[in-house]
Amino acid sequence: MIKLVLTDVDGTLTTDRDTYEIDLDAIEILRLLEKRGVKVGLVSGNSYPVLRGLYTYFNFHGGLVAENGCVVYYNNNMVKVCEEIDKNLALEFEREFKVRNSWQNEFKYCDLSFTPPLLPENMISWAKERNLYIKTSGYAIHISRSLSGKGIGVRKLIELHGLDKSEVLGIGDSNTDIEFLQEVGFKVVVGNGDKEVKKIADYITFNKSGKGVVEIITKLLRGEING
Ligand SMILES: O=C(O)COP(=O)(O)O
Ligand SMILES: [Mg+2]
Repeated sequence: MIKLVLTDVDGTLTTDRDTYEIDLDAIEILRLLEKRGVKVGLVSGNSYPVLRGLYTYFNFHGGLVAENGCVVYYNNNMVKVCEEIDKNLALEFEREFKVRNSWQNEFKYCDLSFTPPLLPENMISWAKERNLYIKTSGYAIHISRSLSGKGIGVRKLIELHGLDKSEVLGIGDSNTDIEFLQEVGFKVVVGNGDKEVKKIADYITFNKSGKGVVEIITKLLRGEING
């Protein structure tokens, strides 16, 4: 039985993959799910302060994973599970590829992000040479020292809940969600998600982003998903 639903934010809880506009129907149905006893948590590449704010005001209780797996928060405890990144790397990356530092980098410890979200081969080789994780979420390019991405934080959060992965349903949209979804029992990808992450999905929604969340949570509430 599913006891925890973890959801990505950008591209998943938004109305589409090219906007920051939160889909309010998705938030409403996730709140209803919590009323029925299933906790909801956030798993994202965003910084801890941004996610903690969203989490508080969404009124979710399943905890959160920030910075693509590096920061975990549950029940008033915040833990960093990755090695900190040297912020000079941001300057080097910015100069080398003429990208823009995210305004959130100032508030980050382990994972740095840059725009535009395009990831050419030479960036991948740059990261490989330095043994760094590099991926694009469709919103930003992310670099960190943790090669396991969102997976390490998700594993920790599930452990803090004392749950088995079979009791967790995860929803995502991009290739940065591959490591996340590998850690949960039931993997959902929204209809407009990346091709590669769709390959590991147990369920691909017919609808895009937030309306895809509404679709899968409706099924869960109806008892149509057996984790
Ligand atoms: O931080 C990003 O680039 C995207 O965030 P996400 O992990 O919630 O999609
Ligand atoms: Mg996303």
